[in-house]
Amino acid sequence: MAAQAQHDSAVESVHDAIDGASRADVHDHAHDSVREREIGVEQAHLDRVYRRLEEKIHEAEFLMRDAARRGQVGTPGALAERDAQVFRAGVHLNRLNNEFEDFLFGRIDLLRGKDGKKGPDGAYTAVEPAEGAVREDGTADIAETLHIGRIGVLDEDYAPLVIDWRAPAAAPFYRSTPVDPGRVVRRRVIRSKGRRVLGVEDDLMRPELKAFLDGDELPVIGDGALMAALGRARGHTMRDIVASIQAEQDLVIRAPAASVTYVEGGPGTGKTAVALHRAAYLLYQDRRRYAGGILIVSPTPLLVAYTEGVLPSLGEEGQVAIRAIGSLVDGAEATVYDTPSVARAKGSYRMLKVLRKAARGALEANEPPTRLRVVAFGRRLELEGAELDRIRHTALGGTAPVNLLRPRARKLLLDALWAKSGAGARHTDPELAAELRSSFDEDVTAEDSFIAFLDAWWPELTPGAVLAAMADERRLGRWARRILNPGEVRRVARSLKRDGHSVHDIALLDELQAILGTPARPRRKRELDPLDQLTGLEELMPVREESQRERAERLAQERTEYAHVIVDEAQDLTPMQWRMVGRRGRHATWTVVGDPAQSSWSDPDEAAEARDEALGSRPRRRFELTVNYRNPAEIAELASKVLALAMPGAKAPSAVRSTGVEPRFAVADGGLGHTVREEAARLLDRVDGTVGVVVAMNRREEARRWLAGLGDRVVALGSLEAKGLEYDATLVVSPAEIADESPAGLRVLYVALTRATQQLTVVSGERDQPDASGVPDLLRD
Ligand SMILES: Nc1ncnc2c1ncn2[C@@H]1O[C@H](COP(=O)(O)OP(=O)(O)OP(=O)(O)O)[C@@H](O)[C@H]1O
Repeated sequence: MAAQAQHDSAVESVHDAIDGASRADVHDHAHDSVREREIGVEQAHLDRVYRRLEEKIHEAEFLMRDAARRGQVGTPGALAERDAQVFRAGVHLNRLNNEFEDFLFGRIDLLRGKDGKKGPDGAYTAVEPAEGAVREDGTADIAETLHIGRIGVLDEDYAPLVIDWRAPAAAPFYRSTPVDPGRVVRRRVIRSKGRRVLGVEDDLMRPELKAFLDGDELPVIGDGALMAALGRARGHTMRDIVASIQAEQDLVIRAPAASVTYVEGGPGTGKTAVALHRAAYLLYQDRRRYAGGILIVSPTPLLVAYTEGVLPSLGEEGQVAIRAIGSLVDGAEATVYDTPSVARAKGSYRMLKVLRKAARGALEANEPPTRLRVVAFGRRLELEGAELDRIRHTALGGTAPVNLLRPRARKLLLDALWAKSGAGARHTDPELAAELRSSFDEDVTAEDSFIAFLDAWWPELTPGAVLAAMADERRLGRWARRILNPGEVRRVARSLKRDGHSVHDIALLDELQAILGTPARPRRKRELDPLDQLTGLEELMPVREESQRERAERLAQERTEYAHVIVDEAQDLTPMQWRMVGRRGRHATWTVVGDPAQSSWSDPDEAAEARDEALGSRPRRRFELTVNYRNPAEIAELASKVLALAMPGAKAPSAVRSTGVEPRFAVADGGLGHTVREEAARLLDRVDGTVGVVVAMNRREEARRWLAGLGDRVVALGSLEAKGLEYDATLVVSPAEIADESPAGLRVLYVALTRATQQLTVVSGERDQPDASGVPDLLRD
């Protein structure tokens, strides 16, 4: 009930915002000159901001030159402060010149607040208007105007010229709605390019008020920014949404980072966008804490590429790693997809047992030697078959990772040889016996035959080698007895024979790394530091601590754990993938976003169990996003028919806009390829941006050939690759084929049908049993 109420109110507030803007539109007709004037007002402000930044840059440059001239004077603190200032100014200039087209993007005009306190960003902190801020006759004065941008800029008196979008004072820009406006009277989105303001769009939060700014009535321009943003054509990369983040999204972005922030929402509700903006917000809010790094786990390399530009556009890059689930393990990159049945076996918890057996079994995979012969103390000593097996068995009785058990095995071999030599029995003096034993060990271990034996009998295993050993069906059958059925063994073994790793193999490699362990390597000798020699420090401090910089570099290279982990499309992670991701955030806080209705994993209960294990007992804060910003109502309605089949009872998010264009149905009478090409060309004519053609996974190559020569605005995708992406128009090819691909096929089809921002065409083949209007069986009422 509560969730329903929350949902209704979020939809209402978006619609109210839209209505408010259209009401504002009435004022706006034939007021082009007002628009021009308002653009001029914002241009003047932007000019001031740039002038201020230039001043800061000059200051910084002066400081830099000055510092160079004077050499190392001043206290270390002052020098550090100077460096920091030079650095900050440089970063700002660089960003302004190179990256931010719309550096300044928002403005709010506020009523007088309840108290007069100013926050650290120079703005008043009150959220609610003071009593009497609105006069009895319904008029009011604007008491404060704040400009919002990608970074904050203060004027020479420390008054805010631009507030960073992540600062608390900027929150009303996102949170205010006509239902709950707080102090905000007008919210303005400013569109600019370089140093030029191109346009403004206003939303009126208190349309009932007659508000004055410096004695003049507050003008309101345009149709509202959200609709303008949603209607724009899509390119090959996602844009940030800083200028139009909605209230329910803002709550997630700014949620305190304690423990786990858990977000569910249907297609197009902005989960990916929110996840990215949250990363930027967390860094802004506590940069020191997140110096440990933020990891964003994305389902596919395509989605990584699509979203990669968003964080730099928000001014963040270095601390955030966006990685596809198939490239989380360094040095391994998944290039192929497994068939659904193989993926299902590899992703399931059952695989854990198989891997544990395989890791131990792989020690013997390459026909290890069956006899150890050494000469020690002038005698020939031998260990054979049963003795060696017993030693291996005892060594493997330990719980440590297999590679770390090697020293134990080595010790057991030496014990056995020592016993055989009978030398221990000849000396009763324990000190003498110990000495003798140690020289015995030295003798034996220096022998080439012993070293060669140990390497062959207990080789140091790599995850890749174990996985390769599992490609042998007979062997895998042994290791997977009573865990996988014979059909699964055959298919998994066959899949491992192929070149290149699959997406699901990556989680197995990571698990194997944990099972095998990495033996300690002797530390590389540090190169001598001339300064140490000069001062003789080397002698005083034989074990030199790493410098802070060295440590930072080493951690960056070795980083496998993060301070915050964000999982996008979390519904798709298999249990084995949850284990892999969990290992990277053992001490982290988490943001997990997903939609169960879009899950391509066949056993959601098993995945939920694995997720809970990865997240541990950390408390969770749950959020729900309820408004679909991507699909027009016409497409959302068609998709909801599949949702009803895929997850009966699940509620689809409400679409915020409609285009009046109904989905189109085409039947492939003259060959699938021909119809797909024709329909794709038709869509290319109708939209300015991208067209995505979604086919069943095994038709990907074929579809690429069908579309050859149509240009780079159109792309062919397998159903699983469409995750998270969006296109101006989508062509879904044979819903039945996609639905029949796997046990989760209907949910995958739901994903395919929800990718379009403007137009959707569905092409049916025979299997789809289209009716007279071409509507396939699965999409009929
Ligand atoms: N507040 C907003 N202002 C403007 N555009 C928005 C807003 N919220 C979301 N969008 C846009 O809506 C589209 C869908 O967003 P996003 O891909 O983040 O949704 P999602 O919930 O991850 O979808 P899916 O589950 O289907 O992958 C994107 O183009 C995004 O930019």
